[in-house]
Parts: sequence; structure tokens; C-alpha cells
Amino acid sequence: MPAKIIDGKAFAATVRAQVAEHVTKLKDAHGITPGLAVVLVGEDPASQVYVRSKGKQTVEVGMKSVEHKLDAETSEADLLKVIDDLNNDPEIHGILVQLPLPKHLDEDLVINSIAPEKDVDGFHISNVGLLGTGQKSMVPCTPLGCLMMLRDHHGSLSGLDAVVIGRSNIVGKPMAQLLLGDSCTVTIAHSRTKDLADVVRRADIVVAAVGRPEMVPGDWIKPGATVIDVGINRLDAPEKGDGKTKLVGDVHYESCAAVAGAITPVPGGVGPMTIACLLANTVTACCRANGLPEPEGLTA
Ligand SMILES: Nc1nc(=O)c2c([nH]1)NC[C@@H]1CN(c3ccc(C(=O)N[C@@H](CCC(=O)O)C(=O)O)cc3)C=[N+]21
Ligand SMILES: [Mg+2]
Repeated sequence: MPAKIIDGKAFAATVRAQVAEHVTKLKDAHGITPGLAVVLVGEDPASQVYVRSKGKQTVEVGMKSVEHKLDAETSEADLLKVIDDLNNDPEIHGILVQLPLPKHLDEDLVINSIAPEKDVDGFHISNVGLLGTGQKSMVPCTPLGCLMMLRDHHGSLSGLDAVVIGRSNIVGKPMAQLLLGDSCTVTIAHSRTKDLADVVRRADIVVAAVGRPEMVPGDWIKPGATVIDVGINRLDAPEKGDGKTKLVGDVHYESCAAVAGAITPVPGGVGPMTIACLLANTVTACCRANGLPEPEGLTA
């Protein structure tokens, strides 16, 4: 039986609708508009496209969107000043500094200068520690989106074998924490893992987040397993015409879809859920800042 395709694009639309509903409530009952600030340093074209689509979706759900575009040579002190102003701005509930930053900036220092309660990426060391100890935190958007899709598909994740391929602070490690929180048996695999194929073959849930195009073949997948593909890799696609490109994930879609029970496509899987969860985190942060009840089902 071919895999069920988990439609992240459609799922993200339902998450945004829930966010929009909560935003309306905050405005009508309390006169509060959640605000999200995105800080982009440098002119990377891919980042600019991505930041624009975040800004557009932020406005569509009724929130305030602020963009700070700083040039590539911005000093660390100037960037920290922008962040400090946003930390102290009562109309801003969420702050995202687009990564990666230009080399001369200390990424850890910059991220840890964001007020933890406004850190809608969930990358601040306080949020990492809170998540790791099962306390209320801001949860990184990509793993949160993956968790929502997994819970929706499986109901309970309790007791399932999960293998996360990739150990980044942005996806792999927080994903493992969330799966552990839902009582999975979790393995984090990476480029040095011995017998990766055999490790992956045990998994009921495979989350691929390595950034290597199509590296997971179908014969690594246990029949019926759920495959969550976090990779977004742009490759040349001469077969589509001169200079054309295509997006592929970290799993080889055709062969994995033939054995998996369910799979997320690229594009239209994890990517749209990441942005939807950014909006969800911003509403959550706004509610916490104002001592109001949080939206249900939009946090871990
Ligand atoms: N502080 C920070 N937080 C981030 O969350 C963050 C970041 N920096 N830097 C860059 C990456 C990248 N990222 C994406 C999110 C959604 C799509 C997305 O929606 N992709 C569409 C396809 C878009 C296309 O066609 O290119 C999809 O998968 O269907 C892509 C990429 C968030 N990032
Ligand atoms: Mg890494």
C-alpha cells in the first residue's frame, strides 16, 4: 500500500486559522495585537524571500509584523542594540533573528541576547534548558511542526521507536527532546553513526534533518513507518529546462513513499508548518506576556 501523504501545506493552513481566531479574541476582548519582529542581516536572496513570506503570513493572521533589514557589515554592537530595543518594546511579543548570520557575528551571543520570553525560535539557552527538563518554554518551530503532524497521524506516540537523523541545535536535538516528551524511544543518529541503515530500519518514526539531498533511500525504511522529511535542498533541474531548479528533501521520496506508512513531501511538508508554528509561538508569547490563557493545541 502506498504511503499516506501528510499534507503540511493544508495542516499549516489549519494552524494559521487557529492562530487568526486567537488573535481576533485578543484584539476584541483585550485590545492586544500580537507583534512579531524579524531581523535579517545581509542580502542573501533566499533569506529575503523567506522573510517576505513570513511577514505576509504574519499580517494575514492579524498580527503586527516588523522587519529590520541590516546590511551585511553591521557590527555586533549595532545588532545587539536593535535586539535590546525590541526586547523593551511592549508591542513586540516575538523576535526572530534570521540564521545563519554573517561570519563576523557571534551567533550564540546574539541569540542569547534575545529576551527568552520573546524568543519565538526557541533557540535561547534558557528555552533549550526548559525544554530539556520538561518545563514550559518556547519550542523551536520546525520540530514543533513535525510533532504536530506526528501526533495528528498517530494519536499517541508512546512507546514508538523514533530515529532522528541530524544533531543540530535547530532541529535534531529539540526534535529528540519533544519525541522523548511524548514517550518515544529516541535515537539521534548523525554523520558518524555506525550502520546508519540498520539504525533507521528499526524506526517507527524517521525524522531526516541532515541537509543532504535524498540521502535516505527506501530500503532503510521499515514497512509502514512514518517519514518526516525536514530537508529543503535546491538542486539544478536541467530536465525542467535551462537554469531551472527543484526542491528535494533529505529522503529519496519515491522509494521511501513506496514502503512508508506516511510521509511528508518537499515542498509542502515541514516547511509551511515551520512558518505556521512561528505564528503560533508569537501568539503563545503574547498570551504569556499578558497573563492570558494560551491557545490550546498550538504548543508542545
Ligand atoms: N532564526 C531562524 N529561524 C528559522 O526558522 C529559519 C532561519 N532562521 N533561517 C532559515 C531557515 C529556513 N526556514 C524555512 C522555513 C519554511 C520554508 C518553507 O516554507 N518552504 C516551502 C518551499 C519554499 C520554496 O519554494 O522555496 C516548502 O517546504 O514547502 C523554508 C525554509 C526557516 N528558517
Ligand atoms: Mg549543525
